[in-house]
Amino acid sequence: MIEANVLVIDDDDDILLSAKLFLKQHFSQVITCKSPKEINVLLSRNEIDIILLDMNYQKGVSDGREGLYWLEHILSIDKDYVVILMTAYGNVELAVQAIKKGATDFILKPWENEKLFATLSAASKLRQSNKKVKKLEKIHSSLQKDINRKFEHIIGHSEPIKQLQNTLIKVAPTDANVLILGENGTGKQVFAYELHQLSQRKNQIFMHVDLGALNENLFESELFGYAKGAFTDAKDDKPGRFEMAEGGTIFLDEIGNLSLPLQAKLLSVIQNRTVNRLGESKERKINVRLITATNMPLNEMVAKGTFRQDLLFRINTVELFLPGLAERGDDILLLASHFLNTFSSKYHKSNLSLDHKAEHMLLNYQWPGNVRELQHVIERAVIMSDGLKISASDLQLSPQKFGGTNQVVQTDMGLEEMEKLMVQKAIDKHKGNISRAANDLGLTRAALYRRIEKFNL
Ligand SMILES: Nc1ncnc2c1ncn2[C@@H]1O[C@H](COP(=O)(O)OP(=O)(O)OP(=O)(O)O)[C@@H](O)[C@H]1O
Repeated sequence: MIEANVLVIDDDDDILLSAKLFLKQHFSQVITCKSPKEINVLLSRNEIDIILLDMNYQKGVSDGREGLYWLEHILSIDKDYVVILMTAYGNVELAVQAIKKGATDFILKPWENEKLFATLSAASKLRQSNKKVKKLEKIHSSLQKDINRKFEHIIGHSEPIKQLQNTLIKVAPTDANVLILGENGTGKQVFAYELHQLSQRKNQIFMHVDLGALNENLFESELFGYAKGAFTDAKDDKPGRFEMAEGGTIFLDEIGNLSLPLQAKLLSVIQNRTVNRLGESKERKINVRLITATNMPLNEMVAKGTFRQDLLFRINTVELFLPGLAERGDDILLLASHFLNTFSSKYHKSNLSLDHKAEHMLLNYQWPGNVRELQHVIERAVIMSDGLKISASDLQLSPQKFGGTNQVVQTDMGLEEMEKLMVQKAIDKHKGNISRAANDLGLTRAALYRRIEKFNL
């Protein structure tokens, strides 16, 4: 039995019946229809591989023009359909014309069953290889998208970011598995890519897989691939993401979202460094660098039994913790100015800069959405700005998300009040430790004491 769905279109009931009786012995599905006008509906509802199309439908007409018209129509829906034309009037010129227009083959009526079978089985092979090429093109274009994606380089000079960069330099050339932890929008993807760029695999693929976006059913086929026939839709062999990343780096994002059964499957791949495609017993060796990331508290999850300890031990040979943006001091302004440049040029607004009040606001905001939120805030401000300066009110920051003092910052707050708030915030943060608070604010202890006195804190 050949795995192919055949659609036969002919206005003659006898032809349809005899075609169906014969073809269904050899092909997985045979659909017949009397009028080509039904083509659109039939093709949209069924996965058709081969179309056997009559050339003439009106009584007494035998010039084949109708067949040519419908052939063009079918190929305009999808140029990869395999169409075989049939006519009772053997006409070489018509056959040549049809082939020129994209028909795969031509058959004369009345047909010999062996000839019909041979033509259709050759056509089904062509269809299979067309489908394979299409699938490979899809894989290629999805990989190409990954390859061409623009990644930011890490921006930041704050102490925690400097330390992280030093760690990256040490860890990158090794093949150690790295787990990146941090809240949403802290730049886990940016760090993962930098790690790849600093490694010896930098000229190979960096494969990003968002595990949070894969449901239970897709997980295995997407990551490990499948063999033909593994499930109903598995018409061809397909390599998974691990195999596609061969020689390079695979970045499994949102690993904290994996269910326990999927954690077990992933663990076995990481332990054995082999994958089994679904529906296949053959073990395939893989050579990939593993980087994982999550914003979830994996240690707590281990304690609660929702994340496997053995998997955690496998993935966290080195652990990087990315601090929230609010912990990065002046990096906020560095990043803001970077985004300002990016969006100014994107929206054709030159020389935009932040005024002092706006800078103070950015430095005092809590940034629950971290760098991603800053990026959005600056983009919006660039779009809304009228002049050359971005003001505090252009930023549209939520007043509830300022400082740790429960004080609400108004967008029309004066510099003095803002300074008072920053001082209070630093003191609260360091639980009254003046040296540390002064250090954070970039002041000497004496200067900080003067302000405490001035603001009556
Ligand atoms: N240090 C940085 N330098 C430059 N750009 C950064 C930095 N950190 C983050 N970004 C930018 O901020 C945005 C969010 O970063 P990214 O997607 O890496 O965060 P994430 O931690 O992976 O987020 P999520 O957990 O939501 O997936 C991206 O556009 C990224 O380019």
